[in-house]
Amino acid sequence: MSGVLLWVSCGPKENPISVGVAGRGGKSQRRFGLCNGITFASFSPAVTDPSRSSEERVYEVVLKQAALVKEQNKGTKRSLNLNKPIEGDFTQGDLLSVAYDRCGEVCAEYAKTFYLEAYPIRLVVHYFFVEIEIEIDYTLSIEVWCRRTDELVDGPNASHITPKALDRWEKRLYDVFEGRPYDMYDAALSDTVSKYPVDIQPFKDMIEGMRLDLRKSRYNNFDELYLYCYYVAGTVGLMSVPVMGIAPASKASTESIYNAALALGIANQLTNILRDVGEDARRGRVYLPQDELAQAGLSDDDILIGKVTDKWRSFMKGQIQRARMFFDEAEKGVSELSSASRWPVWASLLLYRQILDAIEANDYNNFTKRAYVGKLKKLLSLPAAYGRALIGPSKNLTKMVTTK
Ligand SMILES: CC(C)=CCC/C(C)=C/CC/C(C)=C/CC/C(C)=C/[C@@H]1[C@@H](COP(=O)(O)OP(=O)(O)O)[C@]1(C)CC/C=C(\C)CC/C=C(\C)CCC=C(C)C
Ligand SMILES: [Mn+2]
Repeated sequence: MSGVLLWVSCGPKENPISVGVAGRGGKSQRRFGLCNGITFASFSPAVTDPSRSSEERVYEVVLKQAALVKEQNKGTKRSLNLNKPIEGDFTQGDLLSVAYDRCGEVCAEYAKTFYLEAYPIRLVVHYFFVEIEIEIDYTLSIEVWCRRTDELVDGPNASHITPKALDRWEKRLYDVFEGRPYDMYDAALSDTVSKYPVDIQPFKDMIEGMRLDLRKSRYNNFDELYLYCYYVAGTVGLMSVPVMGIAPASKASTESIYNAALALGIANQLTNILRDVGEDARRGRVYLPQDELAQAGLSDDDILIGKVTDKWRSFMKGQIQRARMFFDEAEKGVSELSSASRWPVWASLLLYRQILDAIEANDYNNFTKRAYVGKLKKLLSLPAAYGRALIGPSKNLTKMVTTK
C-alpha cells in the first residue's frame, strides 16, 4: 500500500520547512511526518527498502516497541537475579530502595545544574499529589542510565572514551537486562526493566547515538540530524512510556502514543541543539543541517564568527518553527498517559519549549548568549502544567487518529 494524505509547506519564505501527514495504508497505521521536505509521493512501507528516510526507519522501531509493550503486558515479566553476594543485613528490597534513592540523588543534582528540571516536579507529584505514601519513581533509574551514557562522551573522561568503551557499556547493558547488575544504579535499572515491559532496543540505540557523536561532527541534512536526535533523545521517550504507563481509559493506539513520546524527545533535542549552537561550534560540532545552512547562504564560518545577521535570524526562525512542530506533535499524546505521569511530562514539555522563546528573546544570539528560562517563568509553568494534566484521554478518536 502506498500513498500520501497531505503535505504542506510552511516556515519563513527564505527557509521553507515542510511538514507532512503521510498515510501508511490502513487506519491503524497512520502517522505524522515532521521530518523534512521529502514528499513521499509514493512509498513502500517494506522494511527492506534501503531508500527509506530516517523517519520511516525510526517509525519502524516505534511500531516494534508498541507491539512489544502490548505483547509483554499480556505475558510474563523478567525477574531480577542479583547474583552478586549481598553484604550486611540487607534484604534485596532494602538494597533496591537504597539504589533508587541514589538514583534520585543523582537526578536531583543534575536538576540543580541542568535545564531539565522535571525531577523536583516529579517528586512533588509523587509525594504529595498522587500517592500520599512515598513511592518509587521508576523512571529515575532510566534517567540515571541516560545521564551516565551521555557523560561517557560529554563528561570529564570523554577524551578517553573509545568505541571499545562504548561496546563494553553495551555489554553491561545486556547484563542489566539479564538481571546481572554491576553497581547500585544498574541494580535499580535491572529492577525497573524486570517490572515493566521495557525493551533493550532504545537503550542500545542511545549508545549508538554516542558512537555517532564520537565519529561525526557534521550533518548533511535533516534526515541525518533526525536519526541522531532519535538516538540520543527520541529513545528516552520510548524507554519512559512503558514505565509511565498509558491511562486505562485511553482509546488511542499504543503506536500513536509512542510516536508522541518520540516527538517529545526529538523536540527537546532540537531545542538543545538550537540553544547550544555557539558552545557546540567551539567544540568543533555543528549539528545544524549543512544543506539548510547553505540554502540560507550560511556556512560553518558564519557560526564560528558568531555574528547575528538577518540571514541568521531568518534561518533560526525556520529551525525554531520545526522544533515547535515536534512539540505540537508530542502534545497530542500527553493526555493519554497515566494520570501520575501527565503533570511532570507537561511540565517538562512547557519548560523546555520556552527555551525556544528565550532564543527569540535573545534576538537569535545563540552564539554567545545562553537562552534560559527564568525562575518565575518556570514556577508559573507548574500550575499551567497541572491544569493541562487534569485533562485525561480524549473520549473520541479524532485526536489521536488510531484505535488500539
Ligand atoms: C506521550 C508522551 C509525550 C510521553 C512522554 C515521553 C517522555 C517522558 C519523553 C522524555 C523526553 C526527554 C526528556 C528527552 C530527553 C532529551 C534530551 C535533552 C536528551 C539529551 C541528550 C544528549 O544531549 P546533548 O549531549 O546534546 O546535551 P547536553 O549538553 O549533554 O545537555 C541527553 C543529555 C540524553 C540524556 C537524557 C536525559 C538526561 C533525560 C532522561 C529523562 C528521563 C528518563 C525521565 C523523563 C521524565 C520526564 C518527566 C520528562
Ligand atoms: Mn551531553
